[in-house]
Amino acid sequence: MTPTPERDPLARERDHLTASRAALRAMRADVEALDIADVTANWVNAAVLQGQIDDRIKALADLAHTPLFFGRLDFLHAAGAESAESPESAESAEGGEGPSFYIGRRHVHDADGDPMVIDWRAPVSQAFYRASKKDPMDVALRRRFGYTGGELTAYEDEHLSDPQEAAQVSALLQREIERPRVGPMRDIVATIQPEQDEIVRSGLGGTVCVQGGPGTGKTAVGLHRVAYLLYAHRERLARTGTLVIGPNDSFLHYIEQVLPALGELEVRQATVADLVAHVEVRAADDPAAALVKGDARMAGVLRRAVRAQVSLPTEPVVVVRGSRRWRVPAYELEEIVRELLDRDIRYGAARDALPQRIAHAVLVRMEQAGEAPDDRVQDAVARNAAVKAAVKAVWPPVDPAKLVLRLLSDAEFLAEHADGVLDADEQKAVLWAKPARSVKSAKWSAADAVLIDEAQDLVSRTHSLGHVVLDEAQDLSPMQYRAVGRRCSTGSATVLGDLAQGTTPWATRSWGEALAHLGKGGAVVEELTAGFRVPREVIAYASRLLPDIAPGLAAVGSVRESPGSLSVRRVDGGGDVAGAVVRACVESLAHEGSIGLIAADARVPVLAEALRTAGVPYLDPGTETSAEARLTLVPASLAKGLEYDYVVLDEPSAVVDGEPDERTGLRRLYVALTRAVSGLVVVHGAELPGQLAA
Ligand SMILES: Nc1ncnc2c1ncn2[C@@H]1O[C@H](COP(=O)(O)OP(=O)(O)OP(=O)(O)O)[C@@H](O)[C@H]1O
Repeated sequence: MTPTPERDPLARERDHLTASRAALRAMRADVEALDIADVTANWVNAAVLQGQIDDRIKALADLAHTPLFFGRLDFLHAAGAESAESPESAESAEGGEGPSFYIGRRHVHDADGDPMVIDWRAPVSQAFYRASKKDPMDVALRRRFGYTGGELTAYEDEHLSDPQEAAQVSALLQREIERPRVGPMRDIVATIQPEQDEIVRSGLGGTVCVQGGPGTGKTAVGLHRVAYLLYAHRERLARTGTLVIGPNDSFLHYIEQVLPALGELEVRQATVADLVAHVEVRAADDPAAALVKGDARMAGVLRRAVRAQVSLPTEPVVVVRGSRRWRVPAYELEEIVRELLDRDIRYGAARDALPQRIAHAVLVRMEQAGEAPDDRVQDAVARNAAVKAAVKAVWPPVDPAKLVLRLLSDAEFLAEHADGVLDADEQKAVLWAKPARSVKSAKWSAADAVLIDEAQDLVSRTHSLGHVVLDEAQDLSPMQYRAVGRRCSTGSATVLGDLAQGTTPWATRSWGEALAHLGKGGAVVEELTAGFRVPREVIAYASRLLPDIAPGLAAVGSVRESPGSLSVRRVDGGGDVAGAVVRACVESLAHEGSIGLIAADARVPVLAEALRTAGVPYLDPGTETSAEARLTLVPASLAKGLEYDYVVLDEPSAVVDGEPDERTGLRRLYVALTRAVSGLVVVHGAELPGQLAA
């Protein structure tokens, strides 16, 4: 029997979608109709309020291709609604006692204020992600919705409390992952998996570190965790701020739409280089220098160098007030200075405190002489020229960039502070071949900027944010971890990475060490092992490298079979490799979605020329793909964190040879091999690295 429209569940769900969209439009219209003329006394308040209203209007937009809800939960009992926002108003479940909720990207309510869609981050939504046959969490029915171009076209049911029904793999999840990629990274709210949800919803108080192989959803989880924390602790985080740190600008560009799509517009994104941009970086270190400059021992050298700017007083301070002279002897000044040095406060804070301490010593003498000076006298004494001169001599201001410049230019100065910490070779490695004359003209490297940041923090405390997400963390040096740690010293962090993908000379060996440098030694390390991006055949091929690049790590699984997703093509006897690569790209372009041509950095010009000659248009990484331009030519050094529906990998051995050592080369290759969602074609003329040769 064909169901009548009102009995057809799909039609009913569509009705709810239509009604929810109408309710959202009404919510937006309400905000648009707000007249702030009567409630604000001045134009500054009015401008601030209007800004907030504009943001709210933006957040209430109904985006045609972003479904308003993607799931539904029917609870067995009314008690299941305890934590819902407005349980008594929720619809009743089909055939069940308990209420029913629609789960979506944002909260939508009707004219009476009753919820039509519940935010995915609300406590009641948790069961949508976590409930299982083993632990149904009082859920009678979990329904997932499928959309085609904004239209609700399918649904998939799980009766979690029905022992007869077998657990099943979601076809909608599979479809969602394989949906062709055009444009930037998408959110995964509709399909967050239970082990991912545990990380997403872990509390604001603790730092979480996630080790996960390629495509296990680390980036997605980190971004969704920020969205969750902003929901659960909105006021606090609005005050303290949140930050997402990624490896480079093209990566940040790739992920920048995820949080706005979830309604979060205020999260800052930056690279570590952006955070420490105290000077213009114009040079690259050789690996030996970079290794020492990134070593945590440099923090000790800098600390010594900064503190060494303090000299113990040898002269008394004499303050003249009216007809009287007050003298604080050198030995007493020395005591004050030593006491400040012993206290664990910043160099600059101690410097600010010193005039008051000296003034206090003067006041004690005044009192002893029978005077009754008040606070104003103490302030006046602290500003006295003799006191100022003494402070300048004993505790001079420190310019962090100038201090680092001197350390890197002046062998004697470096030795004075590095002896016993760095050996002679290490000191030689960090010294500039040609001493720099000024901060402006110096050829600063990225690692130097981090040293300046450390020195800056020794002088005055770096502002800490409420929460920091650090992606591709495995590539940071200890000094970079410290720089990030300063920015969440009173907040928490989400640290995401894969030890097998570390490609810097200082790449992280263990998360315990990394977290200690970050200042979050007690953080838990979670592991994600299910791979969502890479098909099984491809991840198995790439995992042949694991014993050489990260012996302790288990291979990532794959939630998708996709037979035929891997093809390895050999071009014989000096044949035209670039030509074969272009052909593979053209073949891949016959599919829908994005195509990445990944090659050793040194081979990029040759391949660019071959593509141009063949009339195949291509983009640079960081440029958004569109329906017209879907092929990106990606230097292997920029491939990390990115993904494409189809990948053509040029000449694996050249990718390996492009790195200073074999292990780093193989790690770079592992990254390149794990960027494909639907298919990988490897094209080679040279021998493949042994691990990949059949
Ligand atoms: N639960 C999920 N549902 C649907 N798609 C998912 C899910 N988890 C991850 N994905 C998708 O899998 C792909 C890989 O995710 P992501 O980039 O976050 O992985 P990663 O662990 O950061 O990878 P890499 O180590 O390569 O940087 C993305 O397209 C992401 O949207």
